[in-house]
Amino acid sequence: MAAHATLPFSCSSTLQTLSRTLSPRGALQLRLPSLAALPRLARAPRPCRRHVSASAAAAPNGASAEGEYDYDLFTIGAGSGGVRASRFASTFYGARVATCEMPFATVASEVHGGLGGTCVLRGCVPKKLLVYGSKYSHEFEESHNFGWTYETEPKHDWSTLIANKNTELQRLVGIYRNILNNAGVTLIEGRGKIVDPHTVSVNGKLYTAKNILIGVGGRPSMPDIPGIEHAIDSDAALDLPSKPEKIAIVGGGYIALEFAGIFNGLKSEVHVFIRQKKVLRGFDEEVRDFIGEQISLRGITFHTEQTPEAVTKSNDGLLSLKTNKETIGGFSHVMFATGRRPNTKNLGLEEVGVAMDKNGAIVVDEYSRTSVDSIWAVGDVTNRVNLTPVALMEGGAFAKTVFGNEPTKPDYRHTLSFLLQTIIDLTIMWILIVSLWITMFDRAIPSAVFSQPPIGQVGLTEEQAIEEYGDVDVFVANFRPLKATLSGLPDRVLMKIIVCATTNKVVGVHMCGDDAPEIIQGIAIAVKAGLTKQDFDATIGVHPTAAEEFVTMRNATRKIRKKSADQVESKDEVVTKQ
Ligand SMILES: Cc1cc2nc3c(=O)[nH]c(=O)nc-3n(C[C@H](O)[C@H](O)[C@H](O)COP(=O)(O)OP(=O)(O)OC[C@H]3O[C@@H](n4cnc5c(N)ncnc54)[C@H](O)[C@@H]3O)c2cc1C
Repeated sequence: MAAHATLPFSCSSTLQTLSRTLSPRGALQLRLPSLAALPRLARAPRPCRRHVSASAAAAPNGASAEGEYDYDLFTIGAGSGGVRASRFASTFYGARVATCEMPFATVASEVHGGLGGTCVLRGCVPKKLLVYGSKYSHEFEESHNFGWTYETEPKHDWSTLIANKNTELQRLVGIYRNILNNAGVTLIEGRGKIVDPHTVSVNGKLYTAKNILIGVGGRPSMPDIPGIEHAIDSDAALDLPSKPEKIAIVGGGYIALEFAGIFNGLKSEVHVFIRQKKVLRGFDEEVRDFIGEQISLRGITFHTEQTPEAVTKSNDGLLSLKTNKETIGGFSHVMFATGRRPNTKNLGLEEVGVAMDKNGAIVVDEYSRTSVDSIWAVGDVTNRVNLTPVALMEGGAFAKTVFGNEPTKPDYRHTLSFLLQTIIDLTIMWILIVSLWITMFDRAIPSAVFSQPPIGQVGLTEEQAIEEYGDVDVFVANFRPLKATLSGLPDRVLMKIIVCATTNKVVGVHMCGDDAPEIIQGIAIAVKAGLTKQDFDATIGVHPTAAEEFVTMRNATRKIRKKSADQVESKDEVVTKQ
């Protein structure tokens, strides 16, 4: 009997959920607009409608009359943000839209192209498929004490996983083609370059548009150290011809941890090199400690406070990584997951006067308009919050603003009130205050790390909550899940609720353990709705689940009183969940 065919494993999330997957807070850096861009925030842009008079059309985007352009909108890049904006502009607002995108290539090259963009082809989706594939080994281990035996050790075939993953990606490219087609968006295959504020060139042919939207995303960035040509990035790691025997992963962010989990699950020897003492900078400190321990227990070796200095290749083809502290050899692969940079090179931006920051990200105002009135930008290329759902939200808000006669800012938090909108219009000073406020609340965006075990979180970390509110109650449950009592594995679950002591509102929720990303999506609704701890307490749990702990944590583990200068600390017992 083929063991893998009959085991009751519960990797049950469907692909439909993939497009909604969220990534971690490490990426949650909402940049304030540059000072130069600030005065533009004081006014809502005037919408650009299809059927407007020549004089009205001239105002917002430098257009003179409607019929002068081939299109109302030309979108460069058909990734998450670009497709959303193009589809909404065409379907909901009747705009004439064209988009250009490069053909999909699975082979690593400078920019790989493909309808659907990074999330679909080189990010969320393929990564999560590999996470699913790699999780089985842990589940095989868990199954023994539940009565399962196998005649031989289960074996994994890397090429089957990669081939099936690629077939699925091709299917998704087809789905994106249909989406654009059904929306009446003209798809032009090729690399786009801006020629002037209303003209894009693709394969040497010129297309004019009243508005140009840049949604070109980003790509992995690796440090310029000797031997870097021997290393791979996340794009290549998703498409290796064979599974790494021993891999060094440089980086402590979410992409590094997710790939570490994938290769560890597939039984590669995994070493992770991080610059700091802990992984996942910017996450809740308790979560950082917990995930570090749990991952180490699964056999991943961490090398902390190490900066890579060189990669060398020996005659036998094996690689060594030299850091400021040590040199370790014998790697079949060295992977860098050391950040991403916007795809703004050779796009004609400098020539046309689109302002960029020092990292090459396009500077936009709150409506996603660049320093050139007819040119807009959404998604990772603006380096605001680099997540798929955020790019989608920005694309939708752009379409509504420009074609829907309804100036709409992407809502990075839960309640930017109409009152504040009015205040924004009053003075630049207020704009600064509101911008800072938005920065604080960007944490209402839920996110996940698909490490093994995974993390889900929404709202503030404990440290941020203390900084912001002073008086904070923290509820922590750190327990052995029911499954582990039989499996015998050292798996634990961490769940944490952070409450503002003055309002009793839940301002942050964190979880590390099985299904955390799935669970946190529901909790995020409660946090966004501004529910209190009493609301959580008044909710009946679903039993027996780990998630019910979120509604049964009654006693605060810590009561922090910075504001009242009266700090009381109490510790909850660590419980074994039954
Ligand atoms: C490994 C990895 C894992 C990730 N996991 C998650 C996750 O779990 N959850 C999550 O929310 N986010 C995740 N992300 C981030 C997510 O993929 C991005 O935030 C999202 O794809 C950004 O969308 P976008 O529209 O800005 O750009 P993209 O999706 O990158 O689309 C840009 C498109 O523009 C095209 N393009 C570039 N230049 C040109 C040009 N000159 N002409 C024509 N076309 C061009 C590109 O080919 C690309 O298709 C992950 C990213 C990576 C790398």
